Amino acid sequence: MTDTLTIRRPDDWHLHLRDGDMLRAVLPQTTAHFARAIIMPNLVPPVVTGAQAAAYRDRIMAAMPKGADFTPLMTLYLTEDTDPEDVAKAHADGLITAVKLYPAGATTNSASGVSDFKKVAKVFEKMAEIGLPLCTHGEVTDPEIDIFDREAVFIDRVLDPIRKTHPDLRVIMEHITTSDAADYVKAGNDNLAATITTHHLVINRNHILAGGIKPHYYCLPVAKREIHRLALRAAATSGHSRFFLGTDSAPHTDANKLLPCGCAGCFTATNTMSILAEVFEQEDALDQLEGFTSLNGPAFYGLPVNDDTITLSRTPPSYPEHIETGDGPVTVFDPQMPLNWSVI
Ligand SMILES: NC(=O)N[C@@H](CC(=O)O)C(=O)O
Ligand SMILES: [Zn+2]
Ligand SMILES: [Zn+2]
Repeated sequence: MTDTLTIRRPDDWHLHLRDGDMLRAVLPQTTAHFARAIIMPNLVPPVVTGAQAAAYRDRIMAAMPKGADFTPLMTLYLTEDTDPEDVAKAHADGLITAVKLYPAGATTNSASGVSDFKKVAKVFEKMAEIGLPLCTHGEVTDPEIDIFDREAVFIDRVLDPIRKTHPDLRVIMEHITTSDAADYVKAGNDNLAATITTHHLVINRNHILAGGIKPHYYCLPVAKREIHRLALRAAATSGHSRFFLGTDSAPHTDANKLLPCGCAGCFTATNTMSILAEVFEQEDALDQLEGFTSLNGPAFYGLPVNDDTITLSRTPPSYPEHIETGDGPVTVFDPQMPLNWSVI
């Protein structure tokens, strides 16, 4: 039995750091293990221009814990008014690594997102031309569509038409939750990839709804049936290079989670590597962990892998149940299983 595992330092290809006090509280949880992260732009107000991305990056750098060696990879929040030239300039200046598409109303702070996808065709054209990837929150918002079907319907109604119109556009389907999405990625070409979160490898919809409602497991896209969780586990541990880690670690205070209309998001930055080691060992795939966390993401984004390494050892991790922030406590995701691996 292996008792230590050394892998290239991982990256997180989908992360919410927020701003202000929350940023200062959660950033060290990520920099402890990760070298880089794609930083989501769904602040209030959202990060829509190159200038706003530069200012947000400065705030992240100012909040950096001492001694941390961490690079935030910035994104722009796509709106129907986004100027293709501003996007191209932010990319040419090395300021942004991707553009993020939120269908308007699909998730936390997505009100300024896109309703009419034809209105952003010029931005997609420019992105395809310059090789700038599009990250998608892949859910339709049509109230007629059942919330458990919104990802699969997004693929048919929105994503596949966009990819047919813009075949050179590079797309990352963020936080996939269904076998439909995993199959679509596998059937796709080298311009298509997906991130998978830690929590969607652990929970299915029963964890949220059976035996009492569990607001801390509520996130978007919402966790689906067990067959989908198993499909995600198979995809993540398969060694397929177009699946990689995007934790979607999304801090909300307990006060905002535990409400009659609570916020969506699971906070996993603290214990993600321990949980993933457990999941990959359960799947007899510890040898695939490095690909998922540290190699496949850089390969898709055309970035070098990290030079240094981290080592995990077979020691139960210790971490707090919640972290304190200036806005109140944020509960750390509870995987409801013993964890046997720690980053040392
Ligand atoms: N995943 C979530 O449930 N919430 C995210 C938004 C998102 O990634 O959709 C958040 O910003 O809180
Ligand atoms: Zn999302
Ligand atoms: Zn997210």
